[in-house]
Amino acid sequence: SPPISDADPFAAEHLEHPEPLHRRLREAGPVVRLSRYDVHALARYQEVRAALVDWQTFQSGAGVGLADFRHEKPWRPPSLLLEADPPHHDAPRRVLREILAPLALRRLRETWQTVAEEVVETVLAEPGREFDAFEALAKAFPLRVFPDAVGLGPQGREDLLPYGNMAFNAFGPRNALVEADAHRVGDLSARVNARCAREALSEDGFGARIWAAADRGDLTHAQAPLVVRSLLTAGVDTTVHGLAAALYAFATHPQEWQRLRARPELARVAFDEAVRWQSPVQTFFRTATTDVDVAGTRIREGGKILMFLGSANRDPERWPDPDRFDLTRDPSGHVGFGMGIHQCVGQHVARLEAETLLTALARRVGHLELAGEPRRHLNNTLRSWASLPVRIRPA
Ligand code: HEM
Ligand SMILES: CC(C)Cc1ccc(C(=O)O)cc1
Repeated sequence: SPPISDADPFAAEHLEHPEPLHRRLREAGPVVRLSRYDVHALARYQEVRAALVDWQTFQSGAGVGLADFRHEKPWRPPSLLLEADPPHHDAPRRVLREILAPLALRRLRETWQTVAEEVVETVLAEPGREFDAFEALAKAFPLRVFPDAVGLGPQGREDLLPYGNMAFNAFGPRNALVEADAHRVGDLSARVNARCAREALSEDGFGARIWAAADRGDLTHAQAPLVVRSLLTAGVDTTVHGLAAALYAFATHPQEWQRLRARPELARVAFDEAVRWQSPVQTFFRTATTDVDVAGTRIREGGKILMFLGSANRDPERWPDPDRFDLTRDPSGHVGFGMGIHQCVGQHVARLEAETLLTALARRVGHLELAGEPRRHLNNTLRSWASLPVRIRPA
């Protein structure tokens, strides 16, 4: 087989089945040069974690995709969080951290629990109790609760998943996945940007709270719509495919489903174990701010490193029996939400969505199993799904 340095991690075969490439990368060394893209790959837990927490050496301001914002025009105005470094990163981060903090989310729990029970009732009524868990649960539930929580109007919610899909493809190379959406970048972006305007948002959602932060001077009014855009970009596809990952995990591990039914309070740790095991966000980049030596390899100033979160989350050096989905494991320390100053600021929103949906399911569904071959959706960054046929039996 061709040398590992020729590998294209964004090729369909690797997006479909990434584990073999991850294993080869981990075994090739702590740092592996990928000549096709002239980047250095980090696929072991130790190096990925170290790079994520060293924001001074490995910056985000030049973009967290393959494109280097210092040499090429970004496809959209850069994110004020994701694609920013301290000090510019600080204020937008502080505003979102407060709005998305666990205590701030308490007011949503009851509503989300009610909606979760409704979607579970719906699938229990399916004839033969066979249905596509991706469409009916993983996609339907976040799209019911998250746009309302942000404060979006009822129109145009169908744009959110395609927009996020486009944004996550854009972190990779300009391949067929990116080309497929090139015709509609402008149109989709215009519609999503319009939803970030103050007058487009309800009085009581996350969006309104971002605008209120600008009124207080914690942000400028020019920054507010971009911070709302961050929620719409990062907050939909990630949770949809994260919930799909959890449902796939339980449908293929019946013993773990029985463990959850016996102890519904395991729902939160089960979600983190699913995020570790499947890593909905598989990869992204950083840019070296100086010549740096990583485990014996020289990375030049301006060089891009490609971090394989999915591989780090299955590194046998860090995780015993890494390929097993195991509710008795402590998944804390996984890099599925990143690590360090850019660690996912929406992780508590994602966990609350997962906790409400999984506990509603665990109460009413005695058995959950695959009813056909799951189909993957290919994306340059996301471990994503197209369909997840399941069969359930009531509790
Ligand atoms: C399973 C669901 C999710 C996963 C796997 C996930 C994953 C991640 C990861 C890996 C990062 C770090 C990026 C980096 O270091 O460059 C991140 C950052 C971020 N996430 Fe999430 N995320 C999820 C859900 C959400 C949700 C629901 C929201 C919004 C409500 C959100 C908003 C953000 C934002 C704004 C950032 C940038 C933070 C910063 O740069 O300071 N994410 N996410
Ligand atoms: C894993 C990350 C790349 C997810 C993500 C995407 C977009 C934004 C934004 O701020 O637009 C933030 C985080």
